[in-house]
Amino acid sequence: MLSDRELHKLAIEEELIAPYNPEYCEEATINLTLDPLVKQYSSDEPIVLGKEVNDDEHYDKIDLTSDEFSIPPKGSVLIQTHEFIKVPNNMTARIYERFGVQSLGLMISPGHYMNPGYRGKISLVAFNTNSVPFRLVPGIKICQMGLFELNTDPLKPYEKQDARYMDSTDVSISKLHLDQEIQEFLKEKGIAKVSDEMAGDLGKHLMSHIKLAAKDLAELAMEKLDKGKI
Ligand SMILES: O=c1ccn([C@H]2C[C@H](O)[C@@H](COP(=O)(O)OP(=O)(O)OP(=O)(O)O)O2)c(=O)[nH]1
Repeated sequence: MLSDRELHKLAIEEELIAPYNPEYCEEATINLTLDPLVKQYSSDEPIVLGKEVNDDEHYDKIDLTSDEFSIPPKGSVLIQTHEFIKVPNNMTARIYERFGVQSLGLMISPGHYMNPGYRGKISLVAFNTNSVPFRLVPGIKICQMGLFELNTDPLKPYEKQDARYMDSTDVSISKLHLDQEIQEFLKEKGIAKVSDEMAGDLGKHLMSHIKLAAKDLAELAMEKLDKGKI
């Protein structure tokens, strides 16, 4: 994990973070602040894993600089950091909660992993674990970021993948439906979206996809074994 010394150097020389306030860099993390833009799931439609969601139909946008907004008890919203981050290709970043925020009952989705080479603001789920409303105030230091250097350079940094969240400045909503296997299913069925009725079929398709992939790999391994390559 990088120390404040290295984080500070990266911030100054490699534009790791913008805007950068050196006072927010401490020991081994940099504190990140709450952006005024928040998104709340406002549709009555039940969520189905793999089904597309979009800003217009499913989310309300809230601007904390003009709207007074509290997360309802046991409710959650999507938030983002005000800072734009550029994770170097040979590093990964992790977001940590701040005890001062967490102990008030606001859980910032823990265990975050920023792909090597990711650029953008960081979107997070904020969950109010309390039984009273939780008022959000923009600019508050909401979480902290640590950086880790990889042992070797990655074969495929984020920009070489589909990089669907790259350069995000808007709060990111799920783009899970873009997963290749789900897109293949849609193409096969000749439909544009997974519907509630289609969820069962999607599940069957994905399970058989897993079995086939495992069989292909096993055959490949056998072939290599025969040729003495293993
Ligand atoms: O809480 C998070 C987690 C990730 N990201 C950004 C940084 C990360 O590099 C990118 C992709 O994250 P992840 O790999 O977890 O998402 P995915 O759903 O697997 O998308 P992809 O297939 O693009 O990797 O989204 C966030 O903004 N917030």
